[in-house]
Amino acid sequence: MPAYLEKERAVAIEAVERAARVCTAVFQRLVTDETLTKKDKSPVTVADFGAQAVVNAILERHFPDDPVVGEEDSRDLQGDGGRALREKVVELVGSALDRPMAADEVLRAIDRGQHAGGPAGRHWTLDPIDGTKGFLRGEQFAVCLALVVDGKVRLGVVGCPNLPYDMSRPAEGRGVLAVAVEGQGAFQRRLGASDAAEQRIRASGVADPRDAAVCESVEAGHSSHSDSAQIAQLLGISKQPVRMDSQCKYVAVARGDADIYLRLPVSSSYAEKIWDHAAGNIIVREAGGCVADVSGRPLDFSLGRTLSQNAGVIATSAGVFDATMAAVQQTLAGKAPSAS
Ligand SMILES: Nc1ncnc2c1ncn2[C@@H]1O[C@H](COP(=O)(O)O)[C@@H](OP(=O)(O)O)[C@H]1O
Ligand SMILES: [Mg+2]
Repeated sequence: MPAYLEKERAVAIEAVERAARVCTAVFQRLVTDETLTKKDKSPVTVADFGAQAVVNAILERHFPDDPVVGEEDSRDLQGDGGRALREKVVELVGSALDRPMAADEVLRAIDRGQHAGGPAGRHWTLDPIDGTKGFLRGEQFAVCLALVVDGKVRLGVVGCPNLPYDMSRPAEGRGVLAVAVEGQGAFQRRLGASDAAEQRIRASGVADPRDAAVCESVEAGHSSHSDSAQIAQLLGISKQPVRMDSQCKYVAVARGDADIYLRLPVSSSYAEKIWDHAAGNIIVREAGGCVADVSGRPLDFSLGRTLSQNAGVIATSAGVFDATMAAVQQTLAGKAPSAS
């Protein structure tokens, strides 16, 4: 008998592999010193649309009845105004899928991502480029795909093209794909190697919070750096936090590169998006770690496109979870984040 979600797991890996290739190809062709100094977002836009079209087309071929909650829609690619961008995306998708796709097919594939999500049945959730800022800087970004069944994340795949496969041996190359299915553990394999062997990954066994390594967003607008400094101080942590973009942070906790991922709300009006957390969440949990929001509640993926009942995210290895939550609560107590 096939294992639970065996076909979904294989298809999701293939989709993330191909989308990651799209992103890397765009980076090599379009991200130049000029685009960086002009703060030109077009490379990330082309790669975002291309990667979403590729993943959605692959999902549709294998699971035509499954809807997708994706970050992008095709509005910016339509009409005369969208022609230049559309042509680039169509060319990119054709080469990624090894078959030409007509422009209207590409737009339709992108718009398969417009599902509302919710508690019933199956849906996929996709962030074609998570960590767009990191992508443009040539640093960390991730292609993230997860399957939600009856409101719970059951499968997650995170492709990290720029993450060293082994942090202690960075010279051995970059590119990690992390994958987890509910009840089956978490694994990593080399991104871009079709016959890659899988290796089980586990969160660290650190028990004394003073020995823990913290990771957090590069962007202070996504997670409060000052609150995390206070939490680290309460925990007696002297090491500086590692800052990286994207769900690579969940992968870092899942394989013990870091022990604590803090995402501390900057504004009370921001609702986290399900595609920014679904895949990373199951990978950490299946690696033996813990994930909750800043109040200690589990992340609730059953409420639509956002985590509307959660604030922030705390992901840790199991041995430091309680101490981390206590320090988070002490730091945030009596401190209302601004609504701006
Ligand atoms: N005010 C905010 N608070 C928290 N997350 C935010 C935010 N504004 C944007 N984000 C999300 O933060 C994600 C990146 O997270 P990180 O800082 O961990 O790299 C972005 O994903 P994209 O890069 O896909 O747009 C975006 O969805
Ligand atoms: Mg994102």
